[in-house]
Amino acid sequence: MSDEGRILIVVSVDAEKEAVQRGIGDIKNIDILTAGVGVAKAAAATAFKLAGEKYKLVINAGIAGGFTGRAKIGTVVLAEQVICADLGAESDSGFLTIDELGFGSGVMDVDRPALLSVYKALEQTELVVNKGEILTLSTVTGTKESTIELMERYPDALAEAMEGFGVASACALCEVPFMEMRTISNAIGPRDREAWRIKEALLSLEEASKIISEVV
Ligand SMILES: O=C(O)c1cccc(C(=O)CC[C@H]2O[C@@H](n3cnc4c(=O)[nH]cnc43)[C@H](O)[C@@H]2O)c1
Repeated sequence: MSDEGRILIVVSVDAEKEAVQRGIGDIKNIDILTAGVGVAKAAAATAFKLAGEKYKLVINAGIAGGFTGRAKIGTVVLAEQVICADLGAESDSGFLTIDELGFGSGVMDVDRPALLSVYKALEQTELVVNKGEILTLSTVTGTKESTIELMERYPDALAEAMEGFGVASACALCEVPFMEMRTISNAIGPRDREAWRIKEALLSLEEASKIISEVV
């Protein structure tokens, strides 16, 4: 990526903003936007920001749930694709995606050069980094049944969060390159808030954010 232009990092909550801020330090060409939780707030806040300012890249960053056996707590996941996994219709023969219904697509691509440059830089750190699909869901998965259903429907998905597809949609509309970077705070499965390792995930987010200004 060029040296010119600003980068926008979109997070959901203040704790994520503070972690990213600690990581990037006092860098002038990076803005952090706290958009709120969920796909609608993420899309609206990102689109509003992009309507008023020019950015060379938008990164949706934050914590996420990881699928067991695919993404461990404390590790970093970079999206190769972002999939809105609950956008569609239920049917007797299973979930029908918005693509299958013929109303557009629930799958968004990321900016490949930005993804690869962040991935290569993170590989040089102590952090464990993986790239793959990240699901966007409006409801945090919290039962064994829905976890199995999602893992079967998306065998290549590593993680789930609640905003990526919204940020990606705003970026597509405004023709700004997009990527998603998440650190894993919890295993996706039966709800157990006590088992969430938010501190560990925020520390990884801080570490991972250090490389952003160097590589993009
Ligand atoms: O309670 C806290 O101290 C705290 C600090 C930082 C962040 C949080 C959040 O709850 C952030 C919500 C945010 O996290 C994503 N997330 C994390 N795990 C999952 C998951 O298993 N499934 C879906 N989303 C997840 C999500 O993007 C939310 O916006 C709390």
